[in-house]
Amino acid sequence: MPTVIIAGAGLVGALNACFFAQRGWNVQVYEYRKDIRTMAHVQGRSINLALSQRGKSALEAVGLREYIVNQGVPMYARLVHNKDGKTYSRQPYGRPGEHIVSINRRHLNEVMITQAEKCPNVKFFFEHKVKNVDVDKGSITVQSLAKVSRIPRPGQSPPRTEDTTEQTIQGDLIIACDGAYSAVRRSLMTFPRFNYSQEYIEHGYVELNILPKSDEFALEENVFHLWPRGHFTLIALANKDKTFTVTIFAPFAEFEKHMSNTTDVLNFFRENFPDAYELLGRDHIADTFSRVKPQPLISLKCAPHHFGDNILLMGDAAHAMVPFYGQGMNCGFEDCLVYSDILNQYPMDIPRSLKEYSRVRVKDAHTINDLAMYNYEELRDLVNHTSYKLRKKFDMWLNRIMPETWIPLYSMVTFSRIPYSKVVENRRWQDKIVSRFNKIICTSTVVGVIAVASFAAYRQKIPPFNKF
Ligand SMILES: NC(=O)C1=CN([C@@H]2O[C@H](COP(=O)(O)OP(=O)(O)OC[C@H]3O[C@@H](n4cnc5c(N)ncnc54)[C@H](OP(=O)(O)O)[C@@H]3O)[C@@H](O)[C@H]2O)C=CC1
Ligand SMILES: Nc1ccccc1C(=O)C[C@H](N)C(=O)O
Repeated sequence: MPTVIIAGAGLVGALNACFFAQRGWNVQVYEYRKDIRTMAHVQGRSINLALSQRGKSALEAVGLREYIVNQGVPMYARLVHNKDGKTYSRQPYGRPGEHIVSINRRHLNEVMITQAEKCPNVKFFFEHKVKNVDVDKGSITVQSLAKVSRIPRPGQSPPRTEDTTEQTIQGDLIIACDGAYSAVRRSLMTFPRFNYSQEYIEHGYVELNILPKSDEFALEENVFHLWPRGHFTLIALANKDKTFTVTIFAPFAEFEKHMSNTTDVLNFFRENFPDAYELLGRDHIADTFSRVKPQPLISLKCAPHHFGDNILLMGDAAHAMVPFYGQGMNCGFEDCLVYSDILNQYPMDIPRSLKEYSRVRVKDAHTINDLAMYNYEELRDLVNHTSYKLRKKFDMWLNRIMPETWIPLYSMVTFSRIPYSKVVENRRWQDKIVSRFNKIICTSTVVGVIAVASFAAYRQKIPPFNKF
């Protein structure tokens, strides 16, 4: 059986291990961190995950869908909190029953690692850092970090070299799932005709928590809570333990201007999110902002996603995106499914399968990257606009009449597996129809008004009957 080397045991690396385990391949996974199942506290990002159709389909293929979905909290709508702290509006995500699922990242990651490890042909090497890749030899260099327990973040010093040992590893296939700051991708930057772009957006985020109230959820649990305030926004997603993870997204300039000392940050929360302020509590807000700095958000694209005859990038290593569509994990999971299907088509031809993967997947990855950026505008501002609400209602209405033909943008992205690039094509023709429809309505209104006005003027000139 062939051997696949996977860099990174995060969400996408661990799921890929499950896929290849099922195929009976020899699987070796090299992960920078310690085994998260043995860690008391996991450092790093923890913006809530929202599992939707693409992610569910991939989990289904490795037999984990039902178990994972049952561990999450379903969310059927956005609940938009107004600035008065008392009134809300509800925007359902799709047709009745359609929902996304709030999932704990750590638990999901642990379950997938355990599932993959059930197969004797799978081996995880924790505390092993992938340093680089050699395209000509089709090998990677891995450094064992035996004595290093802390992961250096950008700007921190690397581990002492005397603590480490290096080895070169060969495989039939190498898949880089080592996240947004992928070492594999970095070592491919000089590869001819490799395109790469990245952008740190102007906005950052800080995470807080709402605790249960008398052992119950302090807010309605089956919705995505949203406090859109124009150029910044607050969200809250429920966790199974009845807490909520709350995240504020705002421009770094806003954090500096209004949230850099305790008095300011408390005033800011009290004024903009009065109901959330009460539930978070002033001590928790003050404490969090005194300890935590706003974290940056990166968006990156590259093409192709494969190199030479046996190297592939997947998940954040290929297409880290801003979190606003809740599609980062779903897209990464779908990557595994798409490649698995392609490998079924070309089981004996890895080089061909890689080319085919780049051919179909790069455009989809670029598209969801852009859509994720667009959804930020929706979450912080557009949801309050009448034109947005009318369009949403119109889309839902047409979807009820023509469920197969007219699928709203959000539903295509979230509740279907229509390729992301096709989603945007569909949305374009829908926009054309809506704009023609608007023109017809405007023209008919203008013609109607002119006709009524002319008739009224004409009536005034004609003497009434009884005058004859
Ligand atoms: N909501 C959340 O909290 C998070 C969500 N996600 C979502 O999950 C999706 C898929 O994530 P995925 O692509 O798996 O990326 P991840 O960042 O989840 O996983 C990458 C893994 O590889 C590790 N790693 C990084 N560099 C190396 C290296 N040189 N050698 C070995 N291991 C390394 C990372 O450790 P380290 O983390 O220390 O760099 C991490 O454990 C993302 O698109 C994102 O949307 C991902 C992370 C957090
Ligand atoms: N998980 C997230 C994390 C951060 C920001 C947004 C999300 C979402 O899931 C947004 C949801 N899909 C929405 O459009 O309402």
